[in-house]
Amino acid sequence: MTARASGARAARAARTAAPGRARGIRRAWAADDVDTSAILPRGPPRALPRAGEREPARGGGPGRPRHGTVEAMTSQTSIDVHQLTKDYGVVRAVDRLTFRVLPGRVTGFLGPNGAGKSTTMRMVLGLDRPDSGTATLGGRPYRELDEPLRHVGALLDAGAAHGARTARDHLLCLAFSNRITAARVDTVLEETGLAPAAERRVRTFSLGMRQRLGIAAALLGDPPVLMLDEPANGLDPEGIVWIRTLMKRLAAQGRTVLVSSHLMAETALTADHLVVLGRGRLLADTPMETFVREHSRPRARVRTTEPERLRSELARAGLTAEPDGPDHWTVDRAAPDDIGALAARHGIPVLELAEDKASLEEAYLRLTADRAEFTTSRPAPAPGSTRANTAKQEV
Ligand SMILES: Nc1ncnc2c1ncn2[C@@H]1O[C@H](COP(=O)(O)OP(=O)(O)OP(=O)(O)O)[C@@H](O)[C@H]1O
Repeated sequence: MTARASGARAARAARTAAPGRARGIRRAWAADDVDTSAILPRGPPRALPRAGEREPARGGGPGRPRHGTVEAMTSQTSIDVHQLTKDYGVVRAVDRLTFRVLPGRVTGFLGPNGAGKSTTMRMVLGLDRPDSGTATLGGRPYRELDEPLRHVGALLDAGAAHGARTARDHLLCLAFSNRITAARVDTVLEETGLAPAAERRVRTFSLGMRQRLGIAAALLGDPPVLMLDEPANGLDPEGIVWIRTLMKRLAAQGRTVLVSSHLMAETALTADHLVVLGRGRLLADTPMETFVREHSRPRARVRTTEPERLRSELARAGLTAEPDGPDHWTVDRAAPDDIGALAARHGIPVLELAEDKASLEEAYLRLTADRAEFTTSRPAPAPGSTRANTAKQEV
């Protein structure tokens, strides 16, 4: 049987999804050389709870409490990595890594190329075996999860879909293997904007369309945990706004959202919390605001009618003012309060005075400057510079 025929057959069966057809679906998957032993459940598909609704635990699984406490929700849906270590030959990809990703917020997963982000995600998802340490979802290793798509939705490799299948068939196969209804497939196709392309073969998809399909697959089980590796990759501007809004909404619904990215400006707009790696080790696990504050210097921007006098008074106080546009000056290592008080003492008129907020990019580059394995010879950007490059290969 061709992959195309088997995919169509599995999808057709999934559409009608009667319990007695499970064996046929397994055979169709088996013909595609898909190892179904770990993922195919027993029994018929079930309707998913509506967003925000919680279902009771089943079959010893973590479940999602209808009236759970915050603590219960946290332990049931957190991602816990403890002393996780992975070597590839002589390369230590992940080095005694410990952190916890909590529900209700978007956690940005940052680090230079080769820092170990994907390896960590793969170990959480049971795709790689740690040499030591543990990675659990809601306290359980991924391999113990019954119907995993209902527990965790992951986007790791948008190119993983079978090229000969249509988008709908690809999702139907995934859905049926986790007892998810065909109606849910249509919902995620709509949600990701792929409904008009649902019957097209995946191999005809653009990069952005494949990315949307990967996100649709991650959303399929309406899971309480989402792990997305570079979700904005290939998306158009509308898509980038959409994925940003989606991640925030999923977190606001109480889900655990871990998103790796090299796009600092995008991460700054999306994430509430950051986990930062460097050479396999944890560099930071901290709220976004704290991270930026701790890894940047205070700066103030001032406009005055007497720039030379202000500059000499600042110099006398040990502060350096750099010109920053007509009549504007940026003062490093100073807060607006310091400059306002100094100007008032010397009777210097101040027309504008504000904190010059550091960017996530600046704070990140400062932290990881000597922890990046692969760097260009270009020096790190000066504070406040917009020349900092967020391209993946240059961070
Ligand atoms: N299958 C593999 N075999 C050998 N080495 C690997 C393998 N997978 C990852 N590595 C190595 O492990 C280290 C961590 O890689 P990983 O892909 O986890 O980093 P990353 O933070 O996701 O990087 P990027 O931002 O570039 O995607 C790198 O040195 C990489 O070369």
